Amino acid sequence: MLEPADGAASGDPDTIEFDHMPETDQAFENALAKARDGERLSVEDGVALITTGSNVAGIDHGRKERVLEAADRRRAEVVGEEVTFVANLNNNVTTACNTGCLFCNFKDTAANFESDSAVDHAGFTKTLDESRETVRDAVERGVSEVTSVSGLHPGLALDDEHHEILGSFDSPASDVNYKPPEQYETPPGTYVEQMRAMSVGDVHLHSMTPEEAYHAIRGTDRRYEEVYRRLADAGLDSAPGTAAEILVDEVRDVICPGKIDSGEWVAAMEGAIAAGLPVTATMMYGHVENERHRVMHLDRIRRLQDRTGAITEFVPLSFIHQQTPLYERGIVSGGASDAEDELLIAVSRLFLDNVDHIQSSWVKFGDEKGLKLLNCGADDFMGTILSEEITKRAGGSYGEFRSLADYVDMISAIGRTPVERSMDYEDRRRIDLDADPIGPVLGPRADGTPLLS
Ligand SMILES: C[S@@+](CC[C@H](N)C(=O)[O-])C[C@H]1O[C@@H](n2cnc3c(N)ncnc32)[C@H](O)[C@@H]1O
Ligand SMILES: Nc1c(NC[C@H](O)[C@H](O)[C@H](O)CO)[nH]c(=O)[nH]c1=O
Ligand SMILES: N[C@@H](Cc1ccc(O)cc1)C(=O)O
Ligand code: SF4
Repeated sequence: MLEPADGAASGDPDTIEFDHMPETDQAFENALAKARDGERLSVEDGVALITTGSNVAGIDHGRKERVLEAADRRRAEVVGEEVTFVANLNNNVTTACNTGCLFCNFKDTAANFESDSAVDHAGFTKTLDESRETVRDAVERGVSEVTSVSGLHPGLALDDEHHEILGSFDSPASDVNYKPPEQYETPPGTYVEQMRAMSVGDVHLHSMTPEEAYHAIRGTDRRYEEVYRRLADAGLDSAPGTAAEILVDEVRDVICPGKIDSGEWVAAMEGAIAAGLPVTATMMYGHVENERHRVMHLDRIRRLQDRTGAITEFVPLSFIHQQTPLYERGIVSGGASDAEDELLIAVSRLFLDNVDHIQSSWVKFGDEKGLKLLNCGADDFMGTILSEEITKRAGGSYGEFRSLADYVDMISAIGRTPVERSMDYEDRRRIDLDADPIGPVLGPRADGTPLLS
């Protein structure tokens, strides 16, 4: 485990000592030539591109533009001029979590959710009925996908048998982070029940991150594949590759020491894939990590994709810092700069030669930068989501939903073709601009708040 060096806690991220550093012997021009020729990039090439050459201090803006241009050209070759998005709903079931990730303000201390707690808190747990109704309402409006990620509620287990196993430990709370659901004001149901509740009609259910899968397996010798199969039988259609953060353990040790390590993350993803589920992959960057960590992460994803081919899209999540322990404790002084965001998207496109789609996340970047990134290598503009907790609670201010009309306006404005997609990009619907309505009506209420909150 890597300890921040003296001084880190007082606010200087440069004092965290890492084994992996962003210097490379590879020359920027050589790496760029390889990228332009479509050759597979090495980690050293990736570092040379993302730093615009480690022999120059800071980012060289002329070089950066050449990297962005190469990535934009590669995007056009791989996927053409269509910009996709999904009509989806975020339905986070519970914010109760004890994992303590230092970048996260989505979570609420789980003890506050117990029936005998006197602490007032802003957290929530939705009942199975509430989840089902929220999804049903969205499906009736034309949403095709529900994305559901939650805190690791100590009262959550895979199914009744898992409850029994967890309850039989001598000290369930400290041994396996378990407390009986009856102890909580609103019991969260089991994971299997949650999947059944959210699986309304034909809706595509995108849920169970590797970290949640670990929670659903804790205290047992079950395999990830078995657990994902059981969830798939209950209605799960694909898994989100969040919880990835940075897949280098010396970084995880600093920002999320309570989380599974990078090897376990890959094992959980392989389990989901073996169970027949498509997956996404993410990276959360712009905190304590350096450029080499970012490229090492891309390398991990590229190797997983070489083995499986199951990753539908890569989703860079730029760290939202304002209301997080990392920022409040002075461990970081902010998030990624615009130039870093652009280079991250571009190098993802060039390095991940086996992943077709790179997402520009409007909720993290905002519309203006989100659109710019569609000209730096990205080709997907996320989803309508209709409700957002993770970014909002961390201090992000880019809103909670996009209507189809907003999407059409923005994508047309940059001269690209708006296409509504399914999670796996197999179903695509080019928007007919003359149709009325152009698709599901998912706008805000009259007072500007999201339809679903
Ligand atoms: C909030 S967790 C919910 C699911 C589950 N608890 C887990 O960790 O997998 C989902 C993801 O949100 C992202 N996230 C959390 N806080 C963030 C922040 N401040 N800025 C950007 N992304 C964040 C992280 O990548 C995290 O893995
Ligand atoms: N980037 C973010 C996403 N992306 C999820 C997409 O909507 C995704 O493409 C879909 O779920 C799979 O089809 N979602 C968020 O809530 N926040 C993000 O920052
Ligand atoms: N919900 C995650 C993002 C996410 C969800 C599902 C995905 O497949 C990818 C990304 C966030 O807001 O940070
Ligand atoms: S990122 Fe997930 S596991 Fe970590 S504290 Fe937040 S909700 Fe809990």
